[in-house]
Amino acid sequence: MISTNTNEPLLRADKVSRIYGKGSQAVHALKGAELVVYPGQLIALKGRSGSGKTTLLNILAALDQPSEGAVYHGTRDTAAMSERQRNELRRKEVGLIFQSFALVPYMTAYENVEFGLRIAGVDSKKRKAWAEQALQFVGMKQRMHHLPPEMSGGEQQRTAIARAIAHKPKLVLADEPTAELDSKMGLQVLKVFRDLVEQEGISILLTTHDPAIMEIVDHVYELEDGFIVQKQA
Ligand SMILES: Nc1ncnc2c1ncn2[C@@H]1O[C@H](COP(=O)(O)OP(=O)(O)OP(=O)(O)O)[C@@H](O)[C@H]1O
Repeated sequence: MISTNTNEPLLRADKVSRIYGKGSQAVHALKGAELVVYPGQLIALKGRSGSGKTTLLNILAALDQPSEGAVYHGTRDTAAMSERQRNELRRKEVGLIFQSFALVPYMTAYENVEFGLRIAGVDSKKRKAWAEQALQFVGMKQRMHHLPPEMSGGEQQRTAIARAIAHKPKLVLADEPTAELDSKMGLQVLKVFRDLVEQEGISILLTTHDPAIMEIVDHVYELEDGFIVQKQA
């Protein structure tokens, strides 16, 4: 039977623990963290430096595996997937954004986004239109033939967002996406996130220290010493 429940979680972390190293050197970075992301939500994951935010984001993105517990993308347990299936999941279904933008410096904004679409396996006939659509969405179409060193930090991050959304993922995971930006540019980027959620129905989970972000998100999860201690609407 086809499910008619549209409110099934897109992503779920179930008692996720992560231990780095062994014996007396072991670091318990996560100790049973739990969170849920539903379709069309903008969610912040906050916490002090060292609380485990990046560790959890990497596990949610299937870049790393939990020591205990499980991560589900829809109904799929990432631990039950092959490495190849996890690669496919990251390339095709998820968009990743990093603090440092991670653009290829000798490719224009357009080429960076188009390159991302190639990696996602998008048909060559669709790539130009999808790349331009994404750049238009983030307000970078006018400047799409510029190289990253010719752009401001905000423009580079908006290009990185275009790259992360061009293949039309349902979920975007962003690690400290405004950390390198001044408050004005940070706000521009946040507005793009809000618009993506409202207009495209994408879900976004971002890690942050930035108090301004708390104002515009649907939920905040707070990590403290490897636990989710608070979830506020
Ligand atoms: N590869 C690793 N090996 C050993 N310990 C690690 C490793 N990566 C992270 N840690 C430790 O795990 C804990 C959580 O780190 P994590 O980077 O997830 O925190 P964070 O909340 O993202 O911090 P920040 O805000 O500073 O980026 C820290 O104590 C950190 O030192």
